Amino acid sequence: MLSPTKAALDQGASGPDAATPGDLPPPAPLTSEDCAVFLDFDGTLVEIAERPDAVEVAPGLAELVTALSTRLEGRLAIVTGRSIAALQDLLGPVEIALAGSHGGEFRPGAGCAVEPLAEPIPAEIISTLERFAAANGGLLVEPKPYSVAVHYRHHPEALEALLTCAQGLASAHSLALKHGKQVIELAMPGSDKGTAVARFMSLPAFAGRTPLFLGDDVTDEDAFRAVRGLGGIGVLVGAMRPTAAAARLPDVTAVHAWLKAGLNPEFQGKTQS
Ligand SMILES: O=P(O)(O)OC[C@H]1O[C@H](O[C@H]2O[C@H](CO)[C@@H](O)[C@H](O)[C@H]2O)[C@H](O)[C@@H](O)[C@@H]1O
Repeated sequence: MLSPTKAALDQGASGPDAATPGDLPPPAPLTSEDCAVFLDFDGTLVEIAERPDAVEVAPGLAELVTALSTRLEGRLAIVTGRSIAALQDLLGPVEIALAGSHGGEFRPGAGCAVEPLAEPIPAEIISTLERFAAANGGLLVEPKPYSVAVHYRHHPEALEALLTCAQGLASAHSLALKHGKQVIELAMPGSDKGTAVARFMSLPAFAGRTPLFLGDDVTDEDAFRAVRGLGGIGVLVGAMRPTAAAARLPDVTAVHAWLKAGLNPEFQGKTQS
């Protein structure tokens, strides 16, 4: 039975605006009886890389999340800012629940069709950002069905102008602006990782369980707040910062170890990371 401590929940309740964040305890060991698990991808299941297509997926990762999903009777989902297609290009065609494009696309479970939860991003937004990128040193533009990302990791000098451009587009087209790790994203309004988690938790397979969300980026804070509101806990992956999470794991390696421990004894020793 998963039992986050009251102290952990109280610490998480200080929220992302806490002046003195302190630190957070690790999450309780994962057991199958009571919980539902939501996993961010970049920075949580795989290390951050120089480019979106340069991430290294650990051997056995797809099998690990699939086995854990089976153990949890389907109550496990990857909730990513990437498109579902891009995620599956990297991870393989995993048969689990998925949400992509920051909640803009949703697959309720293995074998289900992907449901759009947002309107497609207008083509003119993408072409405006592509023109901006070309005129500012060749920033990397990553179009997705319901959002578009502009990566400035290799052109930090362009950030200020990029923000001005993106804020203008966001305000003119009523888009949500997200500032993740070395990336500015514009997304169709109404969907984020928090709404994706809430939608999963309304499904019969998930309802009434204790949700845990593991994520590293500020774009995961919507999900941390959502799980807290549902009596669950967010797990911040990486260095401590102001957050709505109630527990913390230091890095991707620790996430893999925590997931594998949740499969004991069936899976121990069968994956590498
Ligand atoms: O929600 P996530 O699964 O964490 O996805 C968030 C964004 O991740 C990707 O960008 C990030 O990872 C890249 C590869 O490590 C890195 O180069 C980039 O700087 C990061 O921002 C992805 O490309 C985006 O589409 C996702 O929204």
